[in-house]
Amino acid sequence: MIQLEAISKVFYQNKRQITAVKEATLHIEKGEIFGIIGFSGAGKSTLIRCINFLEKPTSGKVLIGGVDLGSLNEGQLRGVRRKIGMIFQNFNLLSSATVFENVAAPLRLVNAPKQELTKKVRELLELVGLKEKETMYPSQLSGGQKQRVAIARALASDPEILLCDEATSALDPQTTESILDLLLEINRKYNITIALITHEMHVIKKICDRVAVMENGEVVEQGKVLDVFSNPQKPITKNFIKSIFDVNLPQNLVNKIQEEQVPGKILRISFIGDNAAEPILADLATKFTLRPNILYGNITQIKDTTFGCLIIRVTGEAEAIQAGIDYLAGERLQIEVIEHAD
Ligand SMILES: Nc1ncnc2c1ncn2[C@@H]1O[C@H](COP(=O)(O)OP(=O)(O)OP(=O)(O)O)[C@@H](O)[C@H]1O
Repeated sequence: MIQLEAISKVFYQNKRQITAVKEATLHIEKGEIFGIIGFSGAGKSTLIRCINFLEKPTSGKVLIGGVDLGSLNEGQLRGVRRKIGMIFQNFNLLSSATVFENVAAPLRLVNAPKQELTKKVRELLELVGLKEKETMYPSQLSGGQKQRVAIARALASDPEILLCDEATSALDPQTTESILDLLLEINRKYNITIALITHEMHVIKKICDRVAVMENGEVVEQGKVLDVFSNPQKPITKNFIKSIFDVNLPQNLVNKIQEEQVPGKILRISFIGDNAAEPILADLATKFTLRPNILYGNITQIKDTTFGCLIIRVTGEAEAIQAGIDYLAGERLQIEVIEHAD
């Protein structure tokens, strides 16, 4: 559906060259929610703006539904853009227009017949839960309500793709949840492909199917959210995951364990889906005569799947520990031996 093929974007500022995006390749499938995460300045906004050619890549190709945007003239590009809605962190609403008129704006642009326009706008306001607010102005709305108006406006031209540029960054946690729920509902109801950028791992965890991690303009890691969460490869990805699973063991506990000098290992075990229900600790004790001790545990939902993280210390004979680790790995659990949690 969306193919970014080795796109780069270079800006020139006071003779200085800034490479905001470097050779980024991403393929986003129809109907999925794809998240791009990175710290400030990583190049996320530039990348997402390349998808609808708000920024034209310096090199590389952008294909939407197989069509190379670089090969289109302005008129053709406008046609493609009509199928791509976009929402922003600061909502970008027309302050002098009512809620109704903000949502109607894309329909007025294409001279939609009055009756059709009114019906469509009311349907969309109902969808986003703002039926009662159509005569209000943006200044009379909360941040979450403003974003709902922006979402309704983005949907007015029946887009196949919705781009979300830090859509929840200006909102409080509770409002963020409700906007993310709305995006999920829209994705499911209309099978709209959603590409979003964020610096919050929570957003990725809650609604995304796949994720790409950006650092210094490059896509350094990408994959299914569950795979990336259970087996992050790059330090930056590990850092983002730490932001929601705080697995720092207290240093005094680590020191105490090291001082004891009892043969053992500290293991990080990640569980996915049904595995979360397996009685693995009991098995380690009974089948391998090990003594497992739980140091940390967390269980959560990643979109629709249960994901758990457990840090345990096992003590016992070295051979038995290795057999226990092999057994856990055979149970399709992700095992990482950590001498100490860093
Ligand atoms: N129009 C521009 N002219 C010059 N430099 C730019 C322009 N747009 C972005 N940049 C630079 O490109 C780099 C990437 O910026 P970008 O906004 O894409 O990052 P980001 O990950 O979205 O960051 P943030 O989360 O802070 O918005 C930054 O160094 C930025 O200063």
